[in-house]
Amino acid sequence: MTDEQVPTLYDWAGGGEAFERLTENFYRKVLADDLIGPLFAHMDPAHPRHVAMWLAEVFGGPAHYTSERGGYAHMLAHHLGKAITEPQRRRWVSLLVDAADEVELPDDPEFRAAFMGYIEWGTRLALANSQPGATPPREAPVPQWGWGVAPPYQG
Ligand code: HEM
Repeated sequence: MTDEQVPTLYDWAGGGEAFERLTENFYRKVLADDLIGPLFAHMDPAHPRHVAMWLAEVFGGPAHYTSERGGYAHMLAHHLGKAITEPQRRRWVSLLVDAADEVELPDDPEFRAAFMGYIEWGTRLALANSQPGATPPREAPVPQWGWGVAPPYQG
């Protein structure tokens, strides 16, 4: 397969509509959850759609989160100071996997490995950036996640 023939994770998942189904299902679970529900008690009703836009952009879809929603800086601002704990992060991940299964995102090993790779990475960064005194970069591009294996971290 040449590079031009490799579908994006966004296309493989089923496009924007698939991410909207995912986040609608996910945030219904989140709001009913005793451990992380309270963090989201005052969220904007459009929050699920905004996170779907973010995920679509990360996985190779249109850059609407950047053009319409303030991109990385806006996402980051929502996590600063939230002091997310590891049990809360793990619950977020578990509920997202449950939602991915319920809305029938593709379940082939390659897609799920790539999808979960981003979710692990993103939730660990969200936790770190949410701690009191954290000083993450305030500006950065929205990450672009693909099928490949991530290279080792070099600080
Ligand atoms: C891959 C991991 C994650 C992604 C991609 C993500 C994405 C986002 C985005 C895009 C927003 C802003 C939405 C907007 O534009 O309105 C947001 C807000 C938020 N996120 Fe995350 N997030 C992640 C992990 C987490 C985790 C692990 C937690 C906590 C357990 C969390 C808690 C929140 C909260 C509380 C808000 C603000 C909700 C409100 O409007 O009140 N996030 N997230």
